[in-house]
Amino acid sequence: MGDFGSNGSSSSMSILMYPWLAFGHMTAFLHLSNKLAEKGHKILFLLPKKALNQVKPLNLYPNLITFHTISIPQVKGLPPGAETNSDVPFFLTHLLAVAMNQTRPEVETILCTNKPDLVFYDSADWIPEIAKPVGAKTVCFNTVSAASIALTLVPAAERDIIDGKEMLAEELAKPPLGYPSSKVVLLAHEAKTLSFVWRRHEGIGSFFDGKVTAMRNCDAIAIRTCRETEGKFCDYIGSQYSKPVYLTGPVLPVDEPNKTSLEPRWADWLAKFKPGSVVFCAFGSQPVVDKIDQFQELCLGLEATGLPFLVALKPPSGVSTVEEALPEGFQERVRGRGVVYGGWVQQPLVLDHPSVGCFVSHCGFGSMWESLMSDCQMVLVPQHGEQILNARLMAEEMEVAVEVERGDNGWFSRRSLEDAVKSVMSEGSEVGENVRKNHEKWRCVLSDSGFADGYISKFEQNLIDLVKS
Ligand SMILES: C[C@@H]1O[C@@H](OC[C@H]2O[C@@H](Oc3cc4c(O)cc(O)cc4[o+]c3-c3ccc(O)c(O)c3)[C@H](O)[C@@H](O)[C@@H]2O)[C@H](O)[C@H](O)[C@H]1O
Ligand SMILES: O=c1ccn([C@@H]2O[C@H](COP(=O)(O)OP(=O)(O)O[C@H]3OC[C@@H](O)[C@H](O)[C@H]3O)[C@@H](O)[C@H]2O)c(=O)[nH]1
Repeated sequence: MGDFGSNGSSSSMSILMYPWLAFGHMTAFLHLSNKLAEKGHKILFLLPKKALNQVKPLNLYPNLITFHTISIPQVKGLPPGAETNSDVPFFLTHLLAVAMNQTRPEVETILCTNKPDLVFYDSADWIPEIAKPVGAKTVCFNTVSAASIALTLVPAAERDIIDGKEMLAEELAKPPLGYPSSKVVLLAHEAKTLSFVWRRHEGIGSFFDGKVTAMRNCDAIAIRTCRETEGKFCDYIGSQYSKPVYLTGPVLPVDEPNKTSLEPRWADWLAKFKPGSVVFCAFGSQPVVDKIDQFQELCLGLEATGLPFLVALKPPSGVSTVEEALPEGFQERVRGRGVVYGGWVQQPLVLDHPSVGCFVSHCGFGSMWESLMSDCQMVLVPQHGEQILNARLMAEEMEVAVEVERGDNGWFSRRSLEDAVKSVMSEGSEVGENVRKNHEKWRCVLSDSGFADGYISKFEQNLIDLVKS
């Protein structure tokens, strides 16, 4: 099998990874790279320059995982210097996809020079066209839930779009024929967040076209999930594409004896509070809460719980710092028990801190796995289609979390957030006890020493067979 140089093992594979330019995706690809490097495989990881410093500390095998930075071209309409989804407002994401497409010549050169056995990608749907000539097999590795792919990104979900005409919410909410769940679905007002899936953009077509092409043309589809939580969705995707679907399992870093520790400023601050009493709130790596009013409802809802809280959120649209967006008098009222921080915190380590007892999450798929592995109570405030589906999976199917209630306009109130947090944190709450019990059962299954390893070993074997085929 191929090799980037020589790592001395004849059965080791050389793998090139090129994830979508978003931290949630890059992090998931890197966790998987660590698992494969642990088995002796060599990885060349492509990423934008700006992402390197943030992602580098997660590399547990620097001798086997090499980063290669890619220049992300400036595309008209994108903020100057934008390289990742964190730099781009949600409604401009398609332009970042255009920029990623323009990296094709550079990636082609890297492929020709390195001739890997395998290429992993998710968004760059042209990878199979440039990988085949160098003899590499391709794996479309999906870091989002199988449910969200099954609902919108399978051939049966194709829609006849009349150019320029937006689909009605009722139309968007209809699951494709054969979709295997009646619980993991969207209400009409929630389905409006899916309109981007079929909307056409000049030069790149629609999100749907890109994802279906990516999954049609690869040699195998892979998903960061497990049969125990999403088996029926994986089977449906496999039948829609008539090709193997490999599952990696949760792919989370295990506790390393010398892993980095939580920044002292947070460790010290959290240590002031009783075990299990602090509410931690984070909404992933991308700008999420767009509206200043919703940002303020969130702050006021946490204030109203009376509990200590740590919020790590990007500022909403229209302001450049979180401080500017805080409600009047908020900082004075919560001083000593509540912090709203606009930067990056080490989420897995915060969740692991003994004082933290509740996680208010947007339910990105990475956060979903991290929260399932933690012993925190979970309150879900999903913002977009995929996160709403993940939330349904957690709240309705697995019954491990409580989702915040929203009005018909899709907005949540400070009261609904306060109620949701209290329902899981108040002693003697029936809802709280039920989700705690179910969460504990799932945590035991997922954190069993053989569980994740079993998935990775099977996944590795799938890859070896694919390369040999
Ligand atoms: C092209 C522009 O993309 C839009 O970006 C949205 C975000 O997409 C995330 O990925 C998915 C989202 C959803 C979803 O919201 C609902 C669904 O039913 C399915 C998905 O699937 C995916 C997805 C699936 C498979 C895969 O391999 C992926 O890489 C993604 C993504 O995580 C996030 O980074 C994007 O910001 C944007 O709204 C814009 O308007 C579109 O034009
Ligand atoms: O302050 C922060 C914020 C986020 N994070 C980490 O960043 C990652 C965020 O990933 P999530 O998947 O939860 O959320 P994102 O919104 O960033 O990701 C997006 O792309 C990847 C998909 O799987 C998600 O479903 C989608 O929402 C998590 O691993 C989280 O631990 C931090 O470590 N600190």
